[in-house]
Amino acid sequence: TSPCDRPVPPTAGLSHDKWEIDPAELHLLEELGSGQFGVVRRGKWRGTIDVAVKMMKEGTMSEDDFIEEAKVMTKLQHQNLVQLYGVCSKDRPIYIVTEYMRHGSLLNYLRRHETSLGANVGLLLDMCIQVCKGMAYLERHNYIHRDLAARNCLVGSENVVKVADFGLARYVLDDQYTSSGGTKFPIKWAPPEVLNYTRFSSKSDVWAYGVLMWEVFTCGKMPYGRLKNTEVVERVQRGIILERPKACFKEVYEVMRKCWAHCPEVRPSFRVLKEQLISVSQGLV
Ligand SMILES: CN1CCN(C(=O)c2ccc(Nc3nc(-c4cccc(NC(=O)c5ccc(C(C)(C)C)cc5)c4)cn4ccnc34)cc2)CC1
Repeated sequence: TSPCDRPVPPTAGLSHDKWEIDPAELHLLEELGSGQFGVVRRGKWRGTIDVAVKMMKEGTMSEDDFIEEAKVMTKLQHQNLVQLYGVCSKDRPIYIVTEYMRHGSLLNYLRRHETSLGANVGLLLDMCIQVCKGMAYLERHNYIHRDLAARNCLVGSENVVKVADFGLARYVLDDQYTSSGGTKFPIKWAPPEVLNYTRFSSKSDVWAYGVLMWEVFTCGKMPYGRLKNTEVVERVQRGIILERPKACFKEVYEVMRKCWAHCPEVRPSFRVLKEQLISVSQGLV
């Protein structure tokens, strides 16, 4: 069969170094938005494959360290992880090329579809389970996300939800984002050991996952409302946790609460969380 007929595995044959993409083979299309790093655009790779291209604003990330890590990231492959296809690192700005997710961030999707989603707790639970499967895969590979939240998950066709930007937080140079005292640090998704010692682990990802579940079952509300970061830190230190969302029935809230155990060892693993959520969803039928 001609090469065009073969299904193209996501990262095979991208170029000499598997993770290096030739920019000449990328055709950039409309802007999807801009994030911490600069502009993100939709694109076509080799004329056919839909991709998202993050164009990294100079000075926003430690590029050489990231390019080294990209070799590892391209090997992380799971149906609930946004696949990193590779990078264009020969010129500046560098491009990060991933699979394209047509419905954008989970947070915006929840807010845009609040009415229909609010009535469909089965679908909300299914979205949480999909994120949990992606995170259980990262946990199995001893890979810590460091900024799991609904804003960093993406939605594709047929309500597919995938975890994005795993591990990327390590390469952000803006210390307003990286230090827990900074204005851009994701305080509301951080457990006590991260607030006090910046001690990240898969169990700190589990705490963030509990907050993501709360975001899903409130269809995208801001955790702790308009409380200032200092007030949130004070509450978390005192063991005050987020209230049960109206759309969330008791068994699901019990799972969320376990993610917010003060002591990381007491929190369940993503592997255990996945089993618990799947059995709750089977109880729904
Ligand atoms: C009908 N609706 C119309 C409006 N809409 C869109 O415009 C829309 C459609 C698709 C979109 N898809 C993607 N959008 C993005 C995207 C867009 C803007 C910003 C970002 N995020 C970032 O740039 C970013 C995220 C996290 C981080 C740290 C390191 C802090 C964790 C740093 C930077 C991503 C990335 N993608 C990767 C795969 N698919 C996408 C994004 C938006 C959604 C559909």
